Amino acid sequence: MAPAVNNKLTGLVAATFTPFTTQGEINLSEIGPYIDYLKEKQGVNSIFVNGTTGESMSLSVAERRDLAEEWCRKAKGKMDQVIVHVGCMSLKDSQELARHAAQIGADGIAVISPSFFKPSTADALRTFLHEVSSVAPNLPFFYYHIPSVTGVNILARDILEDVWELIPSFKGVKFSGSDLMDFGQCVSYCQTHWSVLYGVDEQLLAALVMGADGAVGSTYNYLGCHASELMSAFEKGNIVQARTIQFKMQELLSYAKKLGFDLGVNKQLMNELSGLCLGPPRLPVMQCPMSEALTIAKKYRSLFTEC
Ligand SMILES: CC(=O)N[C@H](C=O)[C@@H](O)[C@H](O)[C@H](O)CO
Ligand SMILES: CC(=O)C(=O)O
Repeated sequence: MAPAVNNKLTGLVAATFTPFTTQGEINLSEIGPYIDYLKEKQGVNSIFVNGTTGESMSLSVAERRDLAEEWCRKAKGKMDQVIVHVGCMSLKDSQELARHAAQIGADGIAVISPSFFKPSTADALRTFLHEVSSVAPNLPFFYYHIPSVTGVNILARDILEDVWELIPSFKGVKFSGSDLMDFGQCVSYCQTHWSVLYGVDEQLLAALVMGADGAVGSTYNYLGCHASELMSAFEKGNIVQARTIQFKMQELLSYAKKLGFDLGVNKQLMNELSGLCLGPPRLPVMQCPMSEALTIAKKYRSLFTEC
């Protein structure tokens, strides 16, 4: 992998699904083909592994280590950057995974807020993040903000206050919230070498207008090349074209949401569209019936042509 120093993360980042066997064990053998698919078919050059889409909170620490290692190994020479999400409910587990990420040559780590015992103040969360980062001080560090999932409604901007003093390796925020005021405040506060990455795929264009450096999301697994077109249309000032693509993404997701879009559906849709064998999700996420994924895949094919 390219050296992470001064290597600002921009553009599109796919948040990967975790491949499981039909028996529900992690399936490392599918990672190589998955990376090739993302690169060759979707034009995606960076990945965010063991995150929400990767069902990290349903995995054991040992499984997360094995997965992270395989993602890094197979991405070598193919992906620009591999960001490993290491957040856990337990500080000790997060630190173990952060140390491990440094050993295996990850390009960066991201940490989500604990969500069983929730931090009650920005300072509590900042201290937790600091404690994780301090065991891997040379690894670019990203705060992963996803209040709809964690239930932690602390403004991301409050986490950033003088954060370089607390976390010298701080490199940015993965912002998966829809509060565009908080997002804008993060962008305007951020240093130029940091990355502010947006994570609500259905409103990416709004975040680009607000100054996002890139995007991390689950739908870029199968909408990667279209989202790249959206981003380049935006960069060229062609807002009408960017909007047309965004509206199609919205149409697909609103259709899917009416049918009960969740991680199980999302994963089955990816299986159907990519031909990869990523298996079922792990409980408590339920496997979606094939017919539902097929209905959504049909909608996808009616909206998007192959790249
Ligand atoms: C809650 C959740 O999983 N958010 C993802 C990223 O953070 C997104 O990529 C969504 O899956 C996507 O925007 C579809 O709603
Ligand atoms: C969507 C995203 O960024 C994640 O799966 O963590």
